[in-house]
Amino acid sequence: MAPPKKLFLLDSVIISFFVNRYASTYSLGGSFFWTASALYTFQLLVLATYEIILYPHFLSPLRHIPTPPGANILLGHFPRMFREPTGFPQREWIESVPNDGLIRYTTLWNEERLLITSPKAMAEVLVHRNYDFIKPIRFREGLGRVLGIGILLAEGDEHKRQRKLLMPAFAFRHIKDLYSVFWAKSREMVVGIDDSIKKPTAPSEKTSNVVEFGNWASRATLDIIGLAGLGRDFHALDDPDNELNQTYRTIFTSNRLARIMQILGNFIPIWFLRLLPVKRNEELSNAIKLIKSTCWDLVRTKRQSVEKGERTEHDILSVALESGGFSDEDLVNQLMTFLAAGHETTASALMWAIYLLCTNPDVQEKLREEVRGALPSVMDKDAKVSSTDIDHLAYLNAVINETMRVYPPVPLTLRNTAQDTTLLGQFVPKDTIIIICPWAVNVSEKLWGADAKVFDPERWMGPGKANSGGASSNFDYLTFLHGPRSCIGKDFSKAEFACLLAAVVGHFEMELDNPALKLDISNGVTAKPKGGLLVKFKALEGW
Ligand code: HEM
Repeated sequence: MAPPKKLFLLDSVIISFFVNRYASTYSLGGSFFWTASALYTFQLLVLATYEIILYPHFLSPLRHIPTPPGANILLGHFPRMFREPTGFPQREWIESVPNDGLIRYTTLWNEERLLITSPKAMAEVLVHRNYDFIKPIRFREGLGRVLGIGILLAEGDEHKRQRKLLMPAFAFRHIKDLYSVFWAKSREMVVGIDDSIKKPTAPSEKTSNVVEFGNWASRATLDIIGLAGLGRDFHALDDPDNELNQTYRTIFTSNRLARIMQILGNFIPIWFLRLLPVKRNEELSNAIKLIKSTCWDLVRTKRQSVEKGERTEHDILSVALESGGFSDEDLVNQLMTFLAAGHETTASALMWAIYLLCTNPDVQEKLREEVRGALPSVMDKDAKVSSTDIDHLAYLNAVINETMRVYPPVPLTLRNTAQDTTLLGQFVPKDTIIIICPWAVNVSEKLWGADAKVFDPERWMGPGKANSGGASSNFDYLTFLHGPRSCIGKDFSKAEFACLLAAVVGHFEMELDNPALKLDISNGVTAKPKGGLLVKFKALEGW
């Protein structure tokens, strides 16, 4: 382990003091300051040479693990990772670098990363020894401000405690009662899109049937997590400029400056970065203020109604509050987590589904037939849709599983080794960053066969395939991860996704506004079409 830089400063000061006092001929220009500075700089240079050149190239115990070609001698594979969307290089390496479950690559200044590629390695990290592989501290410091320090960032026994208290809110017996909310909001979204393509929004505007679908998806999922998760309707679907929705879009849309700040965070203390007078810092601190005050308001209102003895609902907030295990501040943090984790992820899944249906019109047609044949029209205000109605739609479920296989909304996540450990028998030192990459594993040809990258919902059809897609292990599909830290909202999100998609595809025929446009993918925490998704909508009669 490298000595702390503070120690260098201290020994430079002490040595310089004695040199100036007792051996001044060796002092730089007779100055205490210059002697100390030179000593400090020299030690930093030695350290940098060790960390950037000697250790990764000649000493690291990980150096013999298969490594992709093309690394820069100082910057490792970083230039490629900076150019391409998150998960893209890993998606290529998992095929091109022969490996037995581990691939090593390096990022800026040759810092090592270990990409896990085999089900056995995934089982070790995610299930058998999951608390040995913790979330990196940078995650907590960076994302914690927006996501809240709640269940997503808790570790060890504290994580177990929080998960146990929150699980009842996500039990299927409870989720099944939320389908009516999911369907009502799906209806609201379809009616809203229908109105927007019929009526121009301003007198000067021509009617257009081209809609930026990402904004609708985001507003619908925000309303759903608000109503079904936290007991409040944010009415984002009523208002394209809804402040909370815009706030989350700002946070989760990564621009060049945001990426540069993210990278700088690897070298410069985060507290210092936050002081820089750049627009991104201002945007983030305004966003966090609004999100926090919304969450405080939700907690206070709910606490008051509990104290008045009013009947509480079974939304996540009520369950968490009634558990008695969280202070108001903890609850605010949990709400921040649920709002962020449960909103943009499902919205991005829905965007990908619409993109894939536009580029695969035969799948769109087949799905529409199934939906129209089994569900009441989304335009029928009084129609009820139950969990059984939705869960019995085999093709709908195949389409959503396949969409999230090919384009998992969370492309990549990180762990950090809490102590020296082993992985597949390989020694891995403390503080090594482990990369779990659904974007790569979900379409690995080794795991899924030669057609792994092809979008084909049929692979989820047929006996025994509805839950596996024909894959031989659970760990071939990492969209929600697995084990004690898997997504707690998986059933919630799959149910809302199914309702939203069924309602849209049942009512509209869709095609891309510009099919020739090359798909660009945003480089944020969630992967989605960059700049939104422009789709031509045509309302179809009869449903
Ligand atoms: C398609 C939609 C979704 C996807 C793809 C998704 C994916 C994920 C992934 C990959 C993780 C693990 C992150 C990590 O540990 O590094 C996670 C965790 C989590 N998700 Fe989701 N998620 C989705 C929807 C939701 C929803 C709707 C909610 C809430 C209602 C939610 C709440 C959470 C929470 C609280 C965690 C942390 C669990 C823990 O650490 O115990 N997610 N999600």
